[in-house]
Amino acid sequence: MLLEAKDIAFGYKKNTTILANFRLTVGNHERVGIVAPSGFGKTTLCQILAGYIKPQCGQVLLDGQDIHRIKGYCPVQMIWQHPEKSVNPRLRMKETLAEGDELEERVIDGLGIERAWFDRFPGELSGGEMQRFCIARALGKRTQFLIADEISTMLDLITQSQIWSFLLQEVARRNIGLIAVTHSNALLAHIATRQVTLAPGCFTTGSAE
Ligand SMILES: Nc1ncnc2c1ncn2[C@@H]1O[C@H](COP(=O)(O)OP(=O)(O)OP(=O)(O)O)[C@@H](O)[C@H]1O
Repeated sequence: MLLEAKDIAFGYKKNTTILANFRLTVGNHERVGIVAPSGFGKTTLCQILAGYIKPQCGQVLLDGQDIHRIKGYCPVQMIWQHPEKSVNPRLRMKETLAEGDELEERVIDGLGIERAWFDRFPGELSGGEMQRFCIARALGKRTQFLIADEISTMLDLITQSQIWSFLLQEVARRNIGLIAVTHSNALLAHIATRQVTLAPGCFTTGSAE
């Protein structure tokens, strides 16, 4: 299975370019780290790869199919940096989980989610607890690629280590391709099989090995 970004160009405003001629190919056995200073377009790229934003030029293809033509559950799932911005505050956590695909109990347990949290609203959980739900929601049975945008920035080191240890096991077990953004070189060295560096406005290529 391949996720490909083909000649992507994007800018939020006319005459501004955040991404130009961006190419990336990621296989489902890979864990790719995306590296760049703040404001260079990492989150924007994540949103394009996960199909949230349509590029002005180019395409994102999942095994040759345009991601915007996929009907139903999208096998490319994104986990956002700020969990509170990616959950509906009016939904109980069990309803937030139900927004994703069918989920194995193993995922809930592996992420240390307590069943007592299911009936709470997002405002009744800590940021780290909420992020565990967001990660679980992205790990439904049909997920084939996971885009993780600075997902552990708000966690203490022990929790960060528990969550990444589970995530690495899970992606290996299910052959899920991982694309991860982080500012931590230590974390990148631990999780990524290769790194892609973004430069302003005109970007790097990468290919599945
Ligand atoms: N919805 C938006 N509308 C207009 N401009 C935006 C929007 N989202 C982001 N930008 C701008 O696009 C540029 C890239 O933002 P992006 O969030 O992708 O960068 P980033 O590399 O992820 O940054 P950071 O490391 O700080 O999270 C920034 O200059 C930002 O201000």
